[in-house]
Amino acid sequence: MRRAAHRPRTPTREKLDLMRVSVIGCGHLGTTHAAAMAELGHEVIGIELDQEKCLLLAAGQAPFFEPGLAELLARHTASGRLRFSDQLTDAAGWAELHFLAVGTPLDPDGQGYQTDQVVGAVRSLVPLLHEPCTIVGKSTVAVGTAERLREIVEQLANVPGIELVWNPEFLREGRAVEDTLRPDRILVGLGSPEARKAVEAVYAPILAAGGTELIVTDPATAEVAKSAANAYLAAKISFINAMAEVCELTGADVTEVARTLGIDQRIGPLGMRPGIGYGGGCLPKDLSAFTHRVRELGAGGATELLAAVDTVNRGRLEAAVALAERAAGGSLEGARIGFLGASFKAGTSDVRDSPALRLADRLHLRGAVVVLHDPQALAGAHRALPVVQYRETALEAVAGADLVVLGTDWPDYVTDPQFPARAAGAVRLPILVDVRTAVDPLPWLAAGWSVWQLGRPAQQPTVLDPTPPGGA
Ligand SMILES: NC(=O)C1=CN([C@@H]2O[C@H](COP(=O)(O)OP(=O)(O)OC[C@H]3O[C@@H](n4cnc5c(N)ncnc54)[C@H](O)[C@@H]3O)[C@@H](O)[C@H]2O)C=CC1
Ligand SMILES: O=C(O)[C@H]1O[C@H](OP(=O)(O)OP(=O)(O)OC[C@H]2O[C@@H](n3ccc(=O)[nH]c3=O)[C@H](O)[C@@H]2O)[C@H](O)[C@@H](O)[C@@H]1O
Repeated sequence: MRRAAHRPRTPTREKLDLMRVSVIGCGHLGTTHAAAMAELGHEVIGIELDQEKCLLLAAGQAPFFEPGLAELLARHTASGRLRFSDQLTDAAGWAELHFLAVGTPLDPDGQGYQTDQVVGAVRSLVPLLHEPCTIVGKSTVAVGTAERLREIVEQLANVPGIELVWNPEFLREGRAVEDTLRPDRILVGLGSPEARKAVEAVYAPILAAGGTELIVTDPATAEVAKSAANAYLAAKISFINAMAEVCELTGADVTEVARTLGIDQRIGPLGMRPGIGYGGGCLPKDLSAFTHRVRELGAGGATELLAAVDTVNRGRLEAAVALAERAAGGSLEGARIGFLGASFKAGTSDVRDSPALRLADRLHLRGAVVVLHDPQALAGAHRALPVVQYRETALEAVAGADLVVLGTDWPDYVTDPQFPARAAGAVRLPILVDVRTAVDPLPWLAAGWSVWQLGRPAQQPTVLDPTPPGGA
């Protein structure tokens, strides 16, 4: 259970100190955080350098799909409690607390983080500050970064009392609003009672609602804990995917293996769905950067463990291509593939490091004609992978297909009870390749499909026995 059933839906705002806060960097994390801080009652300014994004935000519109976010943005920009600017000076003299939510992409060599956005934001902000305040880093960074930034703050500060703390974020895309307003835990690495007071004040409405643990520690522990959390999530996925490989070689069923493991409370069922492997803007880059950092530190065991997690993950793409080839009878050359899903997972329009898009590209390179649909990510997918075809509806994408590949586990494809029969009526051949191991095969088999899933034996359509009971 993520939280107690008695928990109120909206954190209470009564008798709590409300604050003036800024959020510097309004991407997926920063936009959600800014809107959520306004929802808690704070006065908020979001600072975003990208002018196009900033204009959209200032008009109360979300630049990406995230459930519940558009409503919060519209409500709080209209009320005036939330505004956006591309000028850091608008935040510097006004806010009592500054969240840093800028990006930490991988270095071009693909290993450690680029720190220019976090370093740049601190270098720009601190000289503009003339009152004591707290800078709260939320971006995911390598251990040691907060200490380095604290030294920069010390060098550049014009006034005493500018605190820097690290407060890593654990939200999941697709549930970002809920995870920000009602998180399991708030982790903060800090070094002074003043900083602790500021963090407790800004999160007071969440803490007062109950069900969220505040973990106060030192900055290095906070940084390692965040990296470790994402590494563990990645490891859990790679573990079950490694078992899927074993299942494929033995005729066993990985979904039953996962169910059996998940019932054990020491393991738990969440975050262990087998499939094509983890993608997105965070797990792949954070695992890569953490592996680089632990190697640099000389932690041999950790380096080997994390490298193995990555190796298993990379292998899933090939496993998915091989499954599609087997389902197509050996070759994909010239096959028309209706491809369902482009985002890195359901519930988001984010296509960063999307396993679905990588697979679509790979199938295209094998000579297939790939026709893709996604409920929210069509525009981003088209920009990222212009070589395949796109359709506005799932039925248009699968029309005339020799093979349908389920690339992302959107409910539109997985839980709509009418979809298997409708799609069967549109395709040339009813062959489903589910690389997310997401669908319940039964309704698909009943609608005439053969179902191919990673880590499970292929299943052929249900054929009704024409022989009457007791007959010849
Ligand atoms: N996306 C997610 O779900 C989560 C992200 N994180 C971490 O949060 C950080 C941000 O992630 P995303 O929001 O996904 O990245 P993003 O790349 O979508 O957003 C970063 C934004 O910061 C802006 N920016 C850069 N420097 C700036 C400056 N000096 N002033 C104002 N704006 C500036 C960029 O234009 C960009 O819009 C990363 O470290 C990431 O690992 C952590 C947990 C969840
Ligand atoms: O640091 C971050 O940015 C965030 O990264 C992940 O969040 P997110 O990237 O939104 O996505 P997840 O739900 O963890 O999924 C990541 C990938 O793993 C895949 N996945 C997830 C779960 C699962 O059981 N199996 C599986 O293959 C998803 O399809 C997706 O491609 C973490 O779950 C968050 O706690 C963290 O804050």
